[in-house]
Amino acid sequence: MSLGNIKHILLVLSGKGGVGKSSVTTQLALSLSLAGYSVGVLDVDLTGPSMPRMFNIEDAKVTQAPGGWLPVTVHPANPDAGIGQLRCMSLGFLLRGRGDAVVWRGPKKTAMVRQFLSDVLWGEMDFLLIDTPPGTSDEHISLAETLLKDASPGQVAGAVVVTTPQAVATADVRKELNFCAKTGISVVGVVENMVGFVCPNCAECTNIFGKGGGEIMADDFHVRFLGGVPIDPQFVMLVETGRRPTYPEGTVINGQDFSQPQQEQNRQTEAPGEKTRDAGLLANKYLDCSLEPIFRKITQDIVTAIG
Ligand SMILES: Nc1ncnc2c1ncn2[C@@H]1O[C@H](COP(=O)(O)OP(=O)(O)OP(=O)(O)O)[C@@H](O)[C@H]1O
Ligand code: SF4
Repeated sequence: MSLGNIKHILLVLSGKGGVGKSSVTTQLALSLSLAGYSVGVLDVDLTGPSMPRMFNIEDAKVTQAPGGWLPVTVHPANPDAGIGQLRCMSLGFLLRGRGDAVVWRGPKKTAMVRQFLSDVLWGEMDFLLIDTPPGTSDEHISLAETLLKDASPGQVAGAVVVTTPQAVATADVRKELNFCAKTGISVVGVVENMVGFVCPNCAECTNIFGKGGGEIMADDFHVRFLGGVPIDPQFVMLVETGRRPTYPEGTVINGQDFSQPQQEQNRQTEAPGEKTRDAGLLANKYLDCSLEPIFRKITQDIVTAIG
């Protein structure tokens, strides 16, 4: 199994689409790599693979080596800066065009998930984050079956479950928690995304989708509440365009002034056969987002929780 040299495998789950599961996955991956860990992200959202777009590496190609696929390097390690390497594998890299649709029946999806788990040459890594589709579909069942059969004891650290605060989302996520209980996947904790919108003009916080649904659900299921993540419209721009957001003059969020002049962005470098990004480039952009301290704290709590 190609996962043999990975210390911790984490699944990122959500009961409902659009709650920010893929966004949370990218931010956790970046937080971990910026903390010095080597990280892989496996995107098994086969019908809507979003990782290539989120990491801004859509045109990267996966290389086929004799033993399997070489994942795409999002950024290499930079030991001097205390940054670990970040790599990614997604069906998106194997599709011809960004708009190509995958219309597959269950058995083909199951086979693809198994192949992703067995044929990607990750090498030695501290963390593998697996971004899953919403709900409890064929992909989840094959993931759970394969991981629980092939992984070594303790290797599957568990699931990070993402929800938004409102009841309609938490009702679906409760099904996800039941799925974890049935399949024997432990839950590392719940992240409540899109909790409140802090206006950059007046710092007034509006709870657009309500507040506390994720925390109540975590309590009901006796699982850890990892924290709430507010809505930051600039974060959408960061994810959509890969460009640093611009905040109005005097914007202070989480005690940090985000209206400072844009930091020098490092050059993007491309190596033959794979697209790599300067670790500093990604780090700079990431650190310019108001949600960074929140994701850093959530990441620290996850690392502590799984020991
Ligand atoms: N905290 C946030 N603040 C602002 N925008 C956010 C936040 N979280 C997510 N978004 C935005 O919401 C949209 C949906 O997020 P994302 O694609 O991560 O959801 P998802 O749960 O993975 O969706 P799906 O499962 O349907 O692929 C994206 O445009 C993303 O940039
Ligand atoms: S919260 Fe922000 S956007 Fe809303 S009225 Fe106040 S300043 Fe305007």
